Amino acid sequence: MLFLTRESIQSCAEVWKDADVELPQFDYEQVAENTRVRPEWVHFGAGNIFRGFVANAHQKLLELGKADTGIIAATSSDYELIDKIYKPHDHLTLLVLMNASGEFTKKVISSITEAIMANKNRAEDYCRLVEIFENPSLQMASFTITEKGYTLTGPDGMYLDIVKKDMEQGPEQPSHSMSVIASLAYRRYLKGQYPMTFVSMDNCSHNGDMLKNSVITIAKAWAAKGVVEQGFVAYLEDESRITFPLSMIDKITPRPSEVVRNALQEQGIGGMDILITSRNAHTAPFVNAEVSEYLVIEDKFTNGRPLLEEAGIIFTDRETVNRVETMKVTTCLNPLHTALAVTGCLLGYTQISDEMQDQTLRTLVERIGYKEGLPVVVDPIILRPQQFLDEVLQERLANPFIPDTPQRIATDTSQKVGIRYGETIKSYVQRENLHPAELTAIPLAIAAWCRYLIGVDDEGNSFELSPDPLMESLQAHLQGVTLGDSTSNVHRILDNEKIFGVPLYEIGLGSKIESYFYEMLKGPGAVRRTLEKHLNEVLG
Ligand SMILES: NC(=O)c1ccc[n+]([C@@H]2O[C@H](COP(=O)([O-])OP(=O)(O)OC[C@H]3O[C@@H](n4cnc5c(N)ncnc54)[C@H](O)[C@@H]3O)[C@@H](O)[C@H]2O)c1
Ligand SMILES: O=P(O)(O)OC[C@@H](O)[C@@H](O)[C@H](O)[C@H](O)CO
Repeated sequence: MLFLTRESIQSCAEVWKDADVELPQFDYEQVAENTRVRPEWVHFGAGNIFRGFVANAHQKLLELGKADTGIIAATSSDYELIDKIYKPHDHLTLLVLMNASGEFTKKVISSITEAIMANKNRAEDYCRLVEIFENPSLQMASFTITEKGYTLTGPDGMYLDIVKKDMEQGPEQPSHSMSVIASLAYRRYLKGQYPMTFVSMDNCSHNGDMLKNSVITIAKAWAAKGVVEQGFVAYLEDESRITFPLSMIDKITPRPSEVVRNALQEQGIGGMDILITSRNAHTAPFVNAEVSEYLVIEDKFTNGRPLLEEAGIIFTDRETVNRVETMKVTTCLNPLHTALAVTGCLLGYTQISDEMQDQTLRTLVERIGYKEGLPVVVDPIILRPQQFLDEVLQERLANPFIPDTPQRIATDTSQKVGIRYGETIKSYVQRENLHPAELTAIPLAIAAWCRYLIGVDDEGNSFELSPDPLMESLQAHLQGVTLGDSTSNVHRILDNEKIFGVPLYEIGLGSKIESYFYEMLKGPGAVRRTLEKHLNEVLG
């Protein structure tokens, strides 16, 4: 049985090839040494999308001879990911791509040369990270740390306790990921005010701006306390030295699946067990993903950048990235995903492609995409919205070989509903020819999320909710609510503009969503009946 290590891919190269695994084609030892001396790229959030997409793109450059340093993977929150997955496999990943005919393409990703805990309690790792940030060679830090990784405030708009503590304690003891970044940037500032670029690759609207705001907020708090030099904030705001480009990343990268693990085992590749860490990361020595992928980045780098265009990554101007990102995150993919996530959990689904066989759910997401989203999308030209949406609905979501689950996508929904629906709703408020009252599918999806929060499915059985940083406060508003109830504090959730990005009641949507919610609460089967009834009404 093969076990993924550097020694194995060298000494058993032919056996790996016989198992149809593509092996890396570059001088790893030289690249690792170059990276040690001359680090250029650190990535925070060493999870599945990073390993399955970003690290693969960089490997293509290494193989083309267009890059000669690797990526340093860092995580501030999950020791187990590094200790139990990265280290035993020498930072290698087995990438498994599934096409629509069910064939696997397997490839070993070897472009990650170091894996570091970005945490002061891991002194040796942290020293290395500081050394990297103090090195003039560093070009960029990129991020896939999930939407909540950037958030400094809670639902009440007040700073989280961890953030307050970080602001109080200064750059020496950072805990929140944004304070860790601010602290590392301060070391770079002190060492020589060297330029570099911070690239968020998370699914947040205007992700670069969000990262910039959070890091600068921390820096300003430290400057106000006098614990950092005054010039530090100016350094972060000086676009000739530090930039925070926007980006849009797209590749459906599900949690590792047992079906894939078993298939690998049958093909003679062992040691591929799936680990769910105590921080709820679902991880394995392999990453399973779809074939389609798009990464579009605002070309605004101050200290050089890898030639990722050679690996299919698109670099363009800010406005174009903004349009592509708005198209994907707020209209053509992620809103559909969130709707399938919450309705899927309520209707007992465990695979997204199965939901696409359900006529009601298919109609729901087609309506969100084609009828409610498309009219407000500004065409980015480099990717055409109609074509993109067709591919999402007809090929990507429907691909039965992509083991994606509504339960994965339902994670952290409170952090995402504002971005995924709020932006479209805003457009309906702002445009003269549109009115929020015309929306049906988006309000149904929001009502389904509120109904989901009760933790009882459409048959009346309780189910496990996916983790969400606001779960406790959200559920407090629905405490004791059971099927058949016609009153609750659901309006307190819907009234929270921090969650939805829009004042739902003021614009006339709050009551509509509330009424859908109570219809869905009427009893067993009511979720499906409510969806069918209102979707049939709009279909005429
Ligand atoms: N998986 C996908 O299909 C996909 C596609 C496009 C974009 N993305 C973006 O990438 C993000 C990560 O997706 P993934 O599939 O890699 O998830 P993952 O769970 O495999 O990895 C997430 C990483 O983020 C870190 N993290 C989690 N919470 C954090 C916090 N509060 N602060 C700092 N780090 C934190 C974890 O330690 C882990 O390394 C998504 O939230 C999304 O914004 C994912
Ligand atoms: O990763 P999240 O939590 O922002 O959202 C879950 C999915 O919608 C997302 O991961 C998609 O798979 C991805 O955005 C496709 O590119």
